[in-house]
Amino acid sequence: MRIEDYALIGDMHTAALVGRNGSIDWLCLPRFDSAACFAALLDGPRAGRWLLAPAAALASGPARAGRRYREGTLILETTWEADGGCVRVLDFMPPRGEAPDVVRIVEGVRGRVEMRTELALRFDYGSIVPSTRHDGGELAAIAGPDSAWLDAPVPLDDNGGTTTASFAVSAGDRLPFVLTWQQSWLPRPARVDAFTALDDTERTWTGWLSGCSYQGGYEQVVRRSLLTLKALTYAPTGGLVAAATTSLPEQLGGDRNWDYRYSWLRDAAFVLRAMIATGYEEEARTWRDWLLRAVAGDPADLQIMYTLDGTRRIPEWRADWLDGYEGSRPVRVGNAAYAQVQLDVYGEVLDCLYQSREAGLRHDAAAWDLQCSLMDYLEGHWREPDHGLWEVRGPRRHFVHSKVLAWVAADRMIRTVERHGRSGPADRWKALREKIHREVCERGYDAERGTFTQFYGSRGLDAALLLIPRLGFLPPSDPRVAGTVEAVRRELVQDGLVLRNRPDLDDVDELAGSEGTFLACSFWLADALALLGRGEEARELFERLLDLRNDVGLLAEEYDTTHARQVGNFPQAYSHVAVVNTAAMLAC
Ligand SMILES: OC[C@H]1O[C@H](O[C@H]2O[C@H](CO)[C@@H](O)[C@H](O)[C@H]2O)[C@H](O)[C@@H](O)[C@@H]1O
Repeated sequence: MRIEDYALIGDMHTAALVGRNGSIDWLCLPRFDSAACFAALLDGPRAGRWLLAPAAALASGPARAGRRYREGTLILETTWEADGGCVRVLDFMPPRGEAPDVVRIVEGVRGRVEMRTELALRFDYGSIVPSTRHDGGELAAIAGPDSAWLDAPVPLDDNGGTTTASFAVSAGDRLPFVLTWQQSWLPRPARVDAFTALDDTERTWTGWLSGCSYQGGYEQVVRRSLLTLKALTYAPTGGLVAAATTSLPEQLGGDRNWDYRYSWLRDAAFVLRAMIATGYEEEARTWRDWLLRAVAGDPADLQIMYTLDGTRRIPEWRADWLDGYEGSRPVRVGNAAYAQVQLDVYGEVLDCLYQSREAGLRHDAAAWDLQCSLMDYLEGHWREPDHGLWEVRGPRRHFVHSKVLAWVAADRMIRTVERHGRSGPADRWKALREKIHREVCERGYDAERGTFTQFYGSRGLDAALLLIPRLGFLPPSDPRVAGTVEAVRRELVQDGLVLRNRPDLDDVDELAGSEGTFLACSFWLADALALLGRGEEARELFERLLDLRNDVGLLAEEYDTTHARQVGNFPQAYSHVAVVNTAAMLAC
């Protein structure tokens, strides 16, 4: 299955990917970053999955079905035209109660359709086949810390560790299947009524979406991306995963495969700015509180990413028993980037907190104290090299984007003093802001080529430089901005979409292979064009990017223009936040 053949369902604790063929191929329980009990996505059916589809569709190989989300929700409706009739399957995860549940309701629409289900629970990323017991329409599975139950309206069989059932659905039938997980030392959770859960789930998502204030011509697009971003948020803490998956490759068959089921301060800051812009203050408040808890302590210990509960250590290891998505090995769990130095995150965080004040969000004294201590730290360290926002696995450099974000940090602190009456050394920060600006313009700008560069003295470019006008470092009218946009278009655009950099130049990255075009950067090009007054070109690019979304409006991190396929982790918050921000910009 292609990455874009998947749809997302979730309960704001975790998420599952449902394929067009009716197979749930990815699910981590009980949390986004827990071990997967369905990992077929990264190997094949033997790594665990739950298939539910017309039997004829299975016999004739991967079949295509019509599908959509129920309006304003994360309830997936897949409609199959099959021999003898038509059947619809509703897939969703109800709001988390006692335990996580996956509900699949099979509805007969017309005629009579033979159906087949196959459930292979494989705990710990496909490595553990549990013991199972069947009792009529119920399966109980257990191994180590995990136990699960399938409550089915039809008799179940066991076929060598896979639970199966064949049954017929007639017009008007509604057959509910409920999979429930629990820690193995606890009793079975109370049974969930699938139809009540359907109503609750619908009410939860539509109620949340009714708070959306976006108006401007792309309502449906913005609403779907906001729902996706909300689905990537871990409700108990307010932390947000960068994506629902690990190790979907940046290059098909390559080794640039990373685990994104953690909270990056940068990504979350982008998301929160989009949430504020679309009326979601509560999300901003919750994330601000998550941030205050996660980074509390010495600002020197600030990390670029944390787990959803703020845990700092995220050791990286390889699940070598998995073949990887279309052979893209290794499958990584954890992310060694947590130990990197990326100085831009200070600017991201301070900008985000400034924007939330501008939006009228109340901050207590602790928030301002945190801002001041982050600024103090940055004041003493902005001149140091870092790994940059693309998290290069190579030597530290003086990345221009990181320095620009140091300027942003000082700028937003000054504005907070001036506009929000907080007390702080504004004159000192003004001198610092000026010093950073001067240095970036002297050392990060190549006057001969008329462009800012990736790092001081580099030959390469960086798509993140497209953010310069939006961040206010230079006005759009400055010729250096137009020069940089043109240089990016000349050197980083591939088939109309933007690469984040050229890792082969200047040996910026020690990894082998290449990657697809980076979707967030392509949206940033649209933003830059809009700011330069080239609205038509901006809109054209934006609409081309929207056409890359799959049939249910989802985007991965990257797009491989050679194979015309989405690549990288999926769905990716960075890409969806860019959809919202560019739509907002084009509405102005
Ligand atoms: O490809 C290099 C790096 O890729 C990942 O980082 C990217 O994803 C992050 C989360 O969305 C984003 O904040 C960052 O800007 C991106 O470059 C990966 O997590 C890194 O380990 C890897 O080095």
